[in-house]
Amino acid sequence: MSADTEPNRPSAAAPRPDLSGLEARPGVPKPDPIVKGDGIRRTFGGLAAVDVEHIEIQRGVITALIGPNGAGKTTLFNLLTGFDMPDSGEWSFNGTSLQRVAPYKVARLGMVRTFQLTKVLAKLTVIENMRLGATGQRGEKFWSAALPFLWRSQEEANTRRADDLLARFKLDAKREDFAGSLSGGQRKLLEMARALMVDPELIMLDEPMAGVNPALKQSLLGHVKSLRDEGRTVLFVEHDMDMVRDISDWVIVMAQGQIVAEGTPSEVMSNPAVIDAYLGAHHDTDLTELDEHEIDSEAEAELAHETPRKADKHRKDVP
Ligand SMILES: Nc1ncnc2c1ncn2[C@@H]1O[C@H](COP(=O)(O)OP(=O)(O)OP(=O)(O)O)[C@@H](O)[C@H]1O
Repeated sequence: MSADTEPNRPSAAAPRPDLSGLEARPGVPKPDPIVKGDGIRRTFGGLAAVDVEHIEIQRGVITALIGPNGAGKTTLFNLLTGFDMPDSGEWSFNGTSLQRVAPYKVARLGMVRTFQLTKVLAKLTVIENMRLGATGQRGEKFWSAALPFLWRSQEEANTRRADDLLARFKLDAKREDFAGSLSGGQRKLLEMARALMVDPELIMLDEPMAGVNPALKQSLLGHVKSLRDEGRTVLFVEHDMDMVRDISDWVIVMAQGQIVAEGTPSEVMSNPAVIDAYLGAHHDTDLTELDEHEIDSEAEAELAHETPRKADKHRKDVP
């Protein structure tokens, strides 16, 4: 990360910003936003995949971005990190506008993302994947490429950093293994470790729990919390509501491209707009306690010969 962005990261000892007093409404301003966006719109044919009026991501906390399938979460990630271009809209990271900024430059500024389907390179070893995390995202500077003593010392520093991160993520024993031989959960860990090669201020995780076996889930949760504890900002997309409840300080809910709710996990989970967004859309994930509650009460209403409303809709969607 460049020296000019370093002072923006709260120190690990700094108290975590308390968001519990914030008004729980879409687009609500945050006390110290690291990302701010306005009028971000991306259409595919006639479909508005993303249509976000205003968004702010608070620095130094864990924010979850949730919503039913097709809500636009990954498309918003792609736009913010330069992997896709919007029809319109503007956004900034630490006050720097990111319009038309290439992904590796976004990463160099301190904002890095992982992918829903991990992009580890199966035919490279774990340590080679880690080294790529440093070069691929930063881009190469002409002089350091041309002068061997510069790139050699850079390479040694990268390898030291990679080894430290592999030890932290308990992947050091796999250092020389092909990444293709890792389990789904280990690949997620490798992707997270690789993203840290550029020492980002903001790390964006797209479905970190997908395909991870239960034994690794707890350790993954611990790693995500540790990112916040060392002063980084985390934004993650996730369908696993246990994870959302467990580690998020703030939750943003999208449906049909728009932000439909925001709040603390407990505020959001009891928000009728959120229940509607989930029950009114295709649903291929585990039911949350929230949904089960709703369905139970609708079933009771049905048994009492009342009109079954959302329960019917839901049954069509959940096999
Ligand atoms: N490259 C594309 N071409 C056409 N349509 C697209 C493209 N990418 C996304 N979409 C559409 O945009 C909408 C939003 O998709 P997106 O993947 O962002 O949703 P999501 O909230 O991340 O969903 P999920 O939780 O299933 O990953 C969907 O209707 C999707 O089909």
